[in-house]
Amino acid sequence: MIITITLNPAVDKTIEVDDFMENGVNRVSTSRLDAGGKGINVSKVVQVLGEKTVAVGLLGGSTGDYIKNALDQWGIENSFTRICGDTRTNIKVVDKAKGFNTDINEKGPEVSENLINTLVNETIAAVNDKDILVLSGSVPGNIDKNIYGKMVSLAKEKGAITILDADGELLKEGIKAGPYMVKPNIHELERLYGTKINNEQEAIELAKDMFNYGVQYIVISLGEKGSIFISKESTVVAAGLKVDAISTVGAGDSMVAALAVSLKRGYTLDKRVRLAVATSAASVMTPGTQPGELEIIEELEKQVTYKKI
Ligand SMILES: Nc1ncnc2c1ncn2[C@@H]1O[C@H](COP(=O)(O)OP(=O)(O)OP(=O)(O)O)[C@@H](O)[C@H]1O
Ligand SMILES: O=P(O)(O)OC[C@@]1(O)O[C@H](CO)[C@@H](O)[C@@H]1O
Repeated sequence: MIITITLNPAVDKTIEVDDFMENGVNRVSTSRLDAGGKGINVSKVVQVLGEKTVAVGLLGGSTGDYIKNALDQWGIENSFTRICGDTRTNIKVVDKAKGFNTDINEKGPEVSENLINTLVNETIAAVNDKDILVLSGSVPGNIDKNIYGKMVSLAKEKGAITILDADGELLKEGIKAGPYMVKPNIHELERLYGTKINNEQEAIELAKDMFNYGVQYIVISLGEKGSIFISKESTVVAAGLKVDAISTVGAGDSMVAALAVSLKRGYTLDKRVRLAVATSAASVMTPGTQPGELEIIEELEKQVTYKKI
């Protein structure tokens, strides 16, 4: 089972404007709502790829109900703890003329430490050595930044594989617990090491520091430019696929989903790279955080090119 944790989910409101004007009135051409948050997006894509998933986390208010209903309608198994505050709404502005995607993310409600501890304990109690636990996204502002680190350590004790996709302190603290796989984008990697990264080689050298903490596999995503897959045995640099981009939001989550599915199925490096690149590219061809279509993913897999360095 691929278990995703989303401690700070979001209803994503994607608004499309023809040519965004700062300091002026902008008219929205289309708008849509998606049940989102990184872990939830991962579950959505895992389901499209045909693997079993359960989405776990915190939900509250009518926005929380919206997400719960969406998951139920899609037939995604879910187990969310109800909280008092309202699950946040995040705005995603798609500027068609400039091809820009701008995220405006709310902080989200705070939650009690007791509630988080119960959720962590219940989740870990249900995990076994066949499971993959995906920890991704931000967490309520009052929660200890070592929450992912703690969950990684506990899940590892139960023999589960862990994948971490986070930013800032959450990523820094999480890495210290040695998750099996980490998927930073290039900006997250720069923030992690507090330095500007000028080229692929610099990114690879920096990322390899994570091996010192027990991380086995690092995937650095570079947006439309592609991605780098690093293990102790090999480094693969994959080119981004040329596709018609509609919304890039959730591309990283789609990549994480494909990586989780590949691990679950024991795919070869070649298949792993192809599936990750194709699944993430297919997701940018859809609006909002709607997953890509399986037939398109299969078609795109054939177009993936990469070099081993
Ligand atoms: N415009 C694009 N065209 C083709 N592929 C893309 C494009 N943008 C992203 N991708 C694919 O998606 C992968 C992940 O993208 P990105 O690096 O933007 O992740 P991210 O920043 O974690 O995204 P998010 O946080 O929105 O989920 C890239 O490595 C690439 O394979
Ligand atoms: O604020 P966070 O938790 O870092 O990111 C949340 C978010 O931007 O991530 C997803 C896309 O990856 C969206 O569904 C959601 O709005």
